[in-house]
Amino acid sequence: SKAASAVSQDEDSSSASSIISRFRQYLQINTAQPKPNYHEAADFLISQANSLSLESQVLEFVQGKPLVLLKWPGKKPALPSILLNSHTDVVPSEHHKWAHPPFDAHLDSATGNIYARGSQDMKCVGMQYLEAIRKLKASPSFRQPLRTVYLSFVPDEEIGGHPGAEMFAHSEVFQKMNVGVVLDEGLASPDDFYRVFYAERSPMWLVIKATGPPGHGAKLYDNSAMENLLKSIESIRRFRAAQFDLVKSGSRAEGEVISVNMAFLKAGTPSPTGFVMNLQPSEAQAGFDIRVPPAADHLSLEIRIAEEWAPSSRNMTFELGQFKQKASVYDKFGKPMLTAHDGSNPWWGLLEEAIKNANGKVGKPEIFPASTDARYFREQGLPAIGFSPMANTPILLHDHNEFLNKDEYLKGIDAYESIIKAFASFDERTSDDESKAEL
Ligand SMILES: CSCC[C@H](NC=O)C(=O)O
Ligand SMILES: [Zn+2]
Ligand SMILES: [Zn+2]
Repeated sequence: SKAASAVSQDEDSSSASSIISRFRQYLQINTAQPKPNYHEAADFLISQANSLSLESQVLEFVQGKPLVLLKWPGKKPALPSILLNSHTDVVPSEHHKWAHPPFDAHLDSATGNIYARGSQDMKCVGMQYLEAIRKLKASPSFRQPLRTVYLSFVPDEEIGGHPGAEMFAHSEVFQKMNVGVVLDEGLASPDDFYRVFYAERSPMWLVIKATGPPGHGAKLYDNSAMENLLKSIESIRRFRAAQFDLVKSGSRAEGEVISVNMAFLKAGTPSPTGFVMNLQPSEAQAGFDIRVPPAADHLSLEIRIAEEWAPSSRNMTFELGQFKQKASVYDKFGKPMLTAHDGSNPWWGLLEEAIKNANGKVGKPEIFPASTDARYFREQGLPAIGFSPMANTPILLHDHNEFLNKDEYLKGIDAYESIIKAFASFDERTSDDESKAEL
């Protein structure tokens, strides 16, 4: 059959060097926001799918934003399926600040490091899924899964995921896939324990604005816009330091505190040489990226914002932007969006065991500090696990000189081979499946 010939012991396509070269090819496609080259990425992914005899379709919930959906049919298609998700877009880079251009996917011959935007976040994962499937298809002891395995390559995660994972998770296509568990991205870890995530913090983007009377730059007076704003900034910084201290002292994990970081400051009157210096501005604003853990008291944070950070008594107003607790606290059944990571969720145990079988070590389950598309799947009530197999790797997502070592990348493929095999062979109905069947 076509399937058999495509995956016949093809020495060439299964060699480490061809695996690395396919990874670099995907990295070389410039899918940086705000103008990602999605069609080139989609064409590449479909050519990979064809070489693996996977079924493929392109969904375009929004014109120009293709989502590539691949399918490896299982022998028992009635069992809930496995979804392997990854996003195709990457964040922008300041090219001149990189040692190697971010879309060259330069392979350093001395260290084996591959430098590219997306090497950690998260083109590695998308390609590793495919490479793991290539290995499973070539392995005489496996060949075909019991459960159907889907791969989704989604657009626009880095800008909120609406035309990608969000619309996908709400679609009829998705419903028909009868997904039972989702894998999505995690983070690199500098030590040799892989990190695994069962939930994430919810994003809150806050802009505070101060107003006050303008005046001569030489005059000392109360209640200027700058003074009003600075008082808030001081208060926010104290809160930030207290939260950060909890992490520094080791009493809380990164994902268990509220983070607050200033994203912009805007004030002053521009002049041809910079800014007018002897005029105190009548308006000033600052923007903050805030991340709130699922267990935090959201109401008291909102009260703190209204009363301490932007009090109307100090002529201040505030706006909570686009991402204010959006789809991030409760799922559609009203349950907190936390994927069970105990005996009640068989997928969790299967994942840990599969990683160990591939000679990997697994860390303590964590809350993802930022946002991922996993929240849209958890919102549907599905278990979703965040995992990117990168141990002994500095955390460089969204940073300059993002890289992944080629040997670490290859080890990650072994981890996925083991996980996909375990998930796709899992023949029992989970308690979730049973409750679905009862409905
Ligand atoms: C909140 S939508 C933006 C999503 C983005 N995800 C990864 O970095 C993040 O800032 O967490
Ligand atoms: Zn990502
Ligand atoms: Zn990212």
